[in-house]
Amino acid sequence: MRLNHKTAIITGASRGIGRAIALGFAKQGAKVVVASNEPAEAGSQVVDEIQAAGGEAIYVVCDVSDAAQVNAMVDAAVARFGQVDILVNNAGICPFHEFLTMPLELWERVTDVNQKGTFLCSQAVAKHMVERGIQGRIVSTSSIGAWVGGAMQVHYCPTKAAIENMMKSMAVALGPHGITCNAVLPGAIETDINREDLSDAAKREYFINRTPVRRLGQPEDLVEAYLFFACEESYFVTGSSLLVDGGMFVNLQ
Ligand SMILES: NC(=O)C1=CN([C@@H]2O[C@H](COP(=O)(O)OP(=O)(O)OC[C@H]3O[C@@H](n4cnc5c(N)ncnc54)[C@H](OP(=O)(O)O)[C@@H]3O)[C@@H](O)[C@H]2O)C=CC1
Ligand SMILES: C[C@H](O)[C@@H]1OC(=O)[C@H](O)[C@@H]1O
Repeated sequence: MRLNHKTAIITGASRGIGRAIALGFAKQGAKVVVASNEPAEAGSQVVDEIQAAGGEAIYVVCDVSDAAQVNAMVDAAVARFGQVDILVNNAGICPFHEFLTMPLELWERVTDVNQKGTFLCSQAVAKHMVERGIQGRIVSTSSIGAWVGGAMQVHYCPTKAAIENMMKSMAVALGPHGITCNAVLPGAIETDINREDLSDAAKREYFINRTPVRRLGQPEDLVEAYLFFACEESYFVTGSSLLVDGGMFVNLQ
């Protein structure tokens, strides 16, 4: 199996894309730390699924925007599994909001969770990897939104662009330690983050018609991209971005 004996922390893994990554990594032999802001009883359902399939996993409550909780998450992973080999920065929020009336508090919260959270988790795990000489993998969830805009996403898209670029700068900083840093850019994937938005039939139809493969993405459609960046064999790939959008970005006409 491609991730045998590896320990992976996956943030935002209680549902959606993170849950699919956690299940996919466990299927490939990884020991998985499922982390999210959910209270334990809600978030640990993914752990139950992994254990029911014969895998190893723990659940950690962690608000990625809180440095103390992030450090405690890494400590919990090391205490349970001995070390951390892979970090997937997946936690993110996108409360759609009109720009002209967007409260500063909302802009700050989205930036704290998405951008600061990626920084805090990456720095904490990278310190651990460097101290232990672990030639690890850091994979972050950016977005098609890093390359395009959304009228209701003026707070959100810049955080996704920042995450994509953060991986490039981290790739430079951590390359000498054998740690690779890469970004996955999902297109429109059906999850809780956009369930309300995509309940608008016209919006849903627009997304589907703009996607050459003629369907919205599912979380499972992304797992292979994360597995590629997380495995040992991709050691020469770092600072890269992989768009996984069914062709949506390139479809102008
Ligand atoms: N769905 C899509 O079309 C796309 C999504 N993305 C990105 O994919 C990632 C996953 O989103 P998706 O699965 O779609 O959405 P979901 O809303 O289904 O999942 C988001 C996950 O992030 C967790 N989360 C939210 N805030 C925090 C926090 N402060 N600390 C820790 N965990 C947190 C949520 O758990 P909880 O709320 O309990 O904390 C949940 O597990 C996000 O980064 C998003 O920006 C990128 C492109 C497209
Ligand atoms: C939340 C959006 O529906 C989704 O998230 C992204 O990152 C993409 O921009 C999609 O629009």
